[in-house]
Amino acid sequence: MGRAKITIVGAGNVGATCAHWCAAAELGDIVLLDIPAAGDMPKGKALDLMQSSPIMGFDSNIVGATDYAASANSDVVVITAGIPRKPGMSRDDLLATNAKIVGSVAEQVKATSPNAIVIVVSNPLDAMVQRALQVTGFPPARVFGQAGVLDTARYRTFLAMELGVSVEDVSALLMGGHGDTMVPMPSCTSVGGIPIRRLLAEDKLQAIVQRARDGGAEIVSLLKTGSAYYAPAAATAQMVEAIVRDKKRIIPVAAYCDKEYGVGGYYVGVPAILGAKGVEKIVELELDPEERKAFDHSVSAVKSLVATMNELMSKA
Ligand SMILES: NC(=O)c1ccc[n+]([C@@H]2O[C@H](COP(=O)([O-])OP(=O)(O)OC[C@H]3O[C@@H](n4cnc5c(N)ncnc54)[C@H](O)[C@@H]3O)[C@@H](O)[C@H]2O)c1
Ligand SMILES: O=C(O)C[C@H](O)C(=O)O
Repeated sequence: MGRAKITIVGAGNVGATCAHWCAAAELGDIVLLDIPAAGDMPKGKALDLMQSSPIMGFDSNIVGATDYAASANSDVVVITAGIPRKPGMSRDDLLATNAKIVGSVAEQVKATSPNAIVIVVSNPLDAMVQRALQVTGFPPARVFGQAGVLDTARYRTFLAMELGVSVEDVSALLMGGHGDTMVPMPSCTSVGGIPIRRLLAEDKLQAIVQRARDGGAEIVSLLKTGSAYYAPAAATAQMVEAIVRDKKRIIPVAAYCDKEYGVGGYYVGVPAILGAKGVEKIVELELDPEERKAFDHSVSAVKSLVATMNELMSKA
């Protein structure tokens, strides 16, 4: 791909911060898009970001818009449109509102950027990616979601904090849906090449696993007005980079799994190779019985959420 055109739909906390990380890494030219009711806000954020470029030394053109004409023929579209949760809410409580929003965004993306690779970020993530797939009709390799890079980053951060080591040396994997049932994988976690269970007692490891699962809620309870955005936006920018630079990274992606892992046509977090074509391969691991049970439990939570969404959408 030459100089990539990246549209970020939703110029709120996650969207604007994602534009920031993408611009700073010179991943391409960026269109920051929001609804007409947002007025000049996307233009203001885009211009502000542009004015940081001489200081930070990046050459990305960033424009704000409320009209999809500006985003026509994007190579990558990131969907962050939708409401975030507040304390006391689960991500699933956002289903009815965000399914409508993501559906309407997906219609516009289909009409204006028919060849784009679409990364969905809006919550509840796994159902929202399914909605984007249903509405765009794009091949599943071009429609997927960001969750696992973030959840794994949280898990890696907590491990590095506990061990007092560099986060760069903590390598890990987390699978399953982006909900309370997500599955951190100690069997695929190592620090400087050393399996985690050789470094950390089981009770400490399990406490970190649980903190990673609750990582989103922990930030919500601290912020009080919305949910996390720095780490989610950085995670999304890493996925954009893998695509526009054709990096072939193996990272956890909310990818469409049919035969893979026996999921049967739903989005769920799995390790995948991400490159210029989108999800180029889903990596199938043999899961140990405990991980398999946790993964299956997580997949059933995704399935029942999608069933609720389909019912809601059929009545809309
Ligand atoms: N997958 C993840 O890991 C992850 C992480 C963080 C947040 N999220 C989700 O991302 C979403 C956005 O979070 P946020 O903190 O940026 O919220 P926010 O309220 O700061 O921003 C959301 C933006 O979406 C815009 N919007 C609403 N409807 C739209 C439409 N139809 N078209 C275009 N834009 C529209 C709003 O005007 C607003 O500017 C939430 O659903 C949140 O739960 C997901
Ligand atoms: O927790 C949330 O609602 C936002 C996001 O999914 C997160 O994990 O930070």
